[in-house]
Amino acid sequence: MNSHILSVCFNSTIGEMLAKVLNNSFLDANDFHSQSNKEKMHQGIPLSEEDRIPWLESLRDALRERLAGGKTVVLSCSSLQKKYREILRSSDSNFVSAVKFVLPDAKAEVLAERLKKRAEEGKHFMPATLLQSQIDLLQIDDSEGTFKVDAATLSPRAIVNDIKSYDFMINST
Ligand SMILES: Nc1ncnc2c1ncn2[C@@H]1O[C@H](COP(=O)(O)OP(=O)(O)OP(=O)(O)O)[C@@H](O)[C@H]1O
Ligand SMILES: O=C(O)[C@H](O)[C@@H](O)[C@H](O)[C@H](O)CO
Repeated sequence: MNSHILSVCFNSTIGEMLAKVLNNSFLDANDFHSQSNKEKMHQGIPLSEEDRIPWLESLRDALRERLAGGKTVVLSCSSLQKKYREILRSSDSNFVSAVKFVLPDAKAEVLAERLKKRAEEGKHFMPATLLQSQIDLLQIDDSEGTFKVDAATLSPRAIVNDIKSYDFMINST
């Protein structure tokens, strides 16, 4: 089995469920944020590039360690920009194929509704007001081969099944 990293942009619900189904370990990028990053987001201030880079580098190191140990990992991480994804990709010393990205895709209104509900339940440090700044940064480059899955209408279970049946899963297990 080739070890690989699956980075599920934008969604820890899906990432956690996928990791369970695949019997892999799961990392939530939010757990790697510094306290000051979390406080900043909690106050509704978008992170800057300077805030993000050390966070992404710590994720890269965590992925590298697991890859070196032959482990397959599911990571949920916003990884909004291609240059951020490149940092995660660099966890693979061959810099080519170990890190795969999945984008659970949904319109801003759908995401806003979900985040509003989540914020009302007090379950997360990030307020729904930051969503637009995240969407503004989101960069999808078709040449990267990111797997998009419909996250607007499908249930988390159906999304996980879709990801599982995708080609790169078949090739990498
Ligand atoms: N496919 C789905 N259908 C319905 N609700 C969903 C779906 N996926 C996620 N949700 C709900 O949307 C909310 C946001 O999801 P989640 O916390 O997984 O997002 P996230 O992208 O990891 O957020 P963040 O990056 O801010 O931590 C949660 O309340 C979750 O239950
Ligand atoms: O890059 C960023 O702006 C942040 O790190 C966010 O993406 C958070 O990790 C997450 O989405 C919070 O819930």
